[in-house]
Amino acid sequence: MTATQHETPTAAPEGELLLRASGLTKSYGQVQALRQGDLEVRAGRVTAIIGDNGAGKSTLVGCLSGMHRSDGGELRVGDEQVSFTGPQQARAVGIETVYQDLALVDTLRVWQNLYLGREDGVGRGPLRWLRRGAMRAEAARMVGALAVNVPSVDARVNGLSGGQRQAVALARAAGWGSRIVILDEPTAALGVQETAKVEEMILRLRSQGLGLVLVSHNFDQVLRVADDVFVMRSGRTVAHRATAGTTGPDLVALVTGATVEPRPPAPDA
Ligand SMILES: Nc1ncnc2c1ncn2[C@@H]1O[C@H](COP(=O)(O)OP(=O)(O)OP(=O)(O)O)[C@@H](O)[C@H]1O
Repeated sequence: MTATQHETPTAAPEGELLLRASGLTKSYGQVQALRQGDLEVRAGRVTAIIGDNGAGKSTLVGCLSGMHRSDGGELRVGDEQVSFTGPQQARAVGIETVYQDLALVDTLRVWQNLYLGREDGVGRGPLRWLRRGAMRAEAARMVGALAVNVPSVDARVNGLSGGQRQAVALARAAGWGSRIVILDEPTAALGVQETAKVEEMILRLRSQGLGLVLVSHNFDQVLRVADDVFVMRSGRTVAHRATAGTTGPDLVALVTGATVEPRPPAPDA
């Protein structure tokens, strides 16, 4: 694949297991941040990870994205057991992560941001300009395919709203043949309308067969967007539920470790 081509992977059948983490552990010095990190990611589904502050969510996704090297446990991507020592290794097996800082370069244009880190082979002289044209056109196609609401691929990122910036980061992560996209609190800083647009984009990627991982403190969002939810407490994955049939109070109870009180009978029952 050249730098200008955006590979469209063959979508895995919906529900196919793309990734399984079992019993991952990770310490930072004396702090054992992850004691039992379990997760499954499936094609065409959104998998949420919830938990209180410090529960170990970021550490778990850091192990999946190659940011952290786990100390123990097993990580399988497809049929392969993997062990990442850096983000490039995770990328090589199709795992991309959108961090809260988005890692965009404000002074560059949208299309240039979509190619960040992938401009090798751009060449010199006339060839360079030809390649730039092809890259820009491919970026426009990527943005169009995902209905990213940016004014133009030539817009500079510093002129975009928070939601548009998030959309560009998401489009970049979803391109390039990725199969799993991890989103760490993608709408934490966004207003209602921009949140809705980002959620639409997440659902569009889901319908294209990607496996999405959503770390979120927003339980309404989790119930709106996710198909499965994994709950973390004190470094452990303590529950896995389908969101269908699960309520907000159920999630609160799972996160806090409280039990859900049975609903009181209606007054005239
Ligand atoms: N670099 C680090 N050095 C030392 N301790 C850390 C480090 N990063 C995280 N921790 C600790 O590890 C534990 C898990 O943190 P982690 O960030 O994974 O939780 P989280 O669920 O993502 O929290 P939040 O929702 O607040 O982001 C916490 O006790 C945290 O203080």
